[in-house]
Amino acid sequence: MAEKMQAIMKTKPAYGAELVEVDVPKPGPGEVLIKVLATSICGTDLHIYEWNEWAQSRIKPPQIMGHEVAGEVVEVGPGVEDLQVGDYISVETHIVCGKCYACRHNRYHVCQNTKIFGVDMDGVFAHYAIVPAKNAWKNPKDMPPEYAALQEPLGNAVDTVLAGPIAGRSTLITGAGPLGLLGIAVAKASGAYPVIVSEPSEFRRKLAKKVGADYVVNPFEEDPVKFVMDVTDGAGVEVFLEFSGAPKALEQGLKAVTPGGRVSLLGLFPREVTIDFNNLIIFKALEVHGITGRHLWETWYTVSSLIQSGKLNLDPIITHKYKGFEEFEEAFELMRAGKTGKVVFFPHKG
Ligand SMILES: NC(=O)c1ccc[n+]([C@@H]2O[C@H](COP(=O)([O-])OP(=O)(O)OC[C@H]3O[C@@H](n4cnc5c(N)ncnc54)[C@H](O)[C@@H]3O)[C@@H](O)[C@H]2O)c1
Ligand SMILES: C[C@@H](O)[C@H](N)C(=O)O
Ligand SMILES: [Zn+2]
Ligand SMILES: [Zn+2]
Repeated sequence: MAEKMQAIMKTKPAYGAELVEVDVPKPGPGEVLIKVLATSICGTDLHIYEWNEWAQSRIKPPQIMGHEVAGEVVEVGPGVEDLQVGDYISVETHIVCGKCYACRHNRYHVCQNTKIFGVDMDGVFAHYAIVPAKNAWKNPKDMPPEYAALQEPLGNAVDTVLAGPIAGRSTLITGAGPLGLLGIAVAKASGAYPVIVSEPSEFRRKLAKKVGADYVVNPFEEDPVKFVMDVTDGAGVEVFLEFSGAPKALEQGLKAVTPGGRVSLLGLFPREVTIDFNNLIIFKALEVHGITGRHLWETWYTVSSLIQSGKLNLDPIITHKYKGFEEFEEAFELMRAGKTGKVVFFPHKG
């Protein structure tokens, strides 16, 4: 096996990243080394690349970026019993303590001591990567690596869409970024109808249609609340799924959802949000869910099965594929400009 590898590394506490050559790491106790077959860019990677306030407070350069991955185990560290060389895995990024109050109630997704793979330690934008064995998820051999790498963000989308009944329910999705697009795919595969998507970017509205949205609306040009009321004969939607992190979208969605309906919130707002709780939530008797991470490990079973069912329309979401990492700066800039769905790297060119 090679002794040296390429990696996209956050080398300095400043904008950007560098493609560097480093030693292929050795797995320690409880770890495995994987050959990275496919790895995709997450919005969190963009924040690290941009070196925003959150990244400055959390990331300690030098560090290899990336956390959405499919890879093959090529070396097993001491004490690892459940994985073997040749296993085909993806990674749950939330490394939980197993000991806190939340973990002891099987609420691992809200473990208060969570460390994030690729955020709090080296990640997977590299030819090879170290993975904590307890966070590995074994994939069926025939799952395409680009789908397998998407399972982690798909888990966010699955927990949002499937937080309540969805089959046959009218649904509003606000935001058709990579996460919202995955949400549309999950909602359609699960039988939601009609799926209405509010998204200001024309490029992303077109992607939303390709993924299967029944209606799209530009909230900067048309009132999405009126649009929803027109489509639903004045009833409002049964389900409102927030994937944008835009305060205005939250308010519009709460107005567009029918009294007694369901609201699941994944988008993270840039600041505190003011909402008319009395009229938009309490008197409407809404069921409101905050969504974070993935349920361990139930969500992974659901995601894997949905992919294997063949019903998830993922291909239109993967808009950019790169062999190798040489063009990583172009990839990051395109994604920053909102000109992509998911961007996937295949590090090994052969
Ligand atoms: N809770 C969690 O565990 C978790 C996990 C991953 C991501 N997130 C959050 O989910 C959100 C979506 O992630 P992403 O990577 O797709 O982000 P993104 O920024 O790429 O997508 C957001 C989309 O919302 C659109 N938008 C902006 N204003 C809007 C408005 N007023 N109405 C409708 N749409 C609007 C944007 O054009 C964009 O396409 C982000 O806020 C992200 O931080 C949360
Ligand atoms: C790591 C972060 O970007 C990831 N999407 C999560 O679920 O938390
Ligand atoms: Zn992520
Ligand atoms: Zn815990």
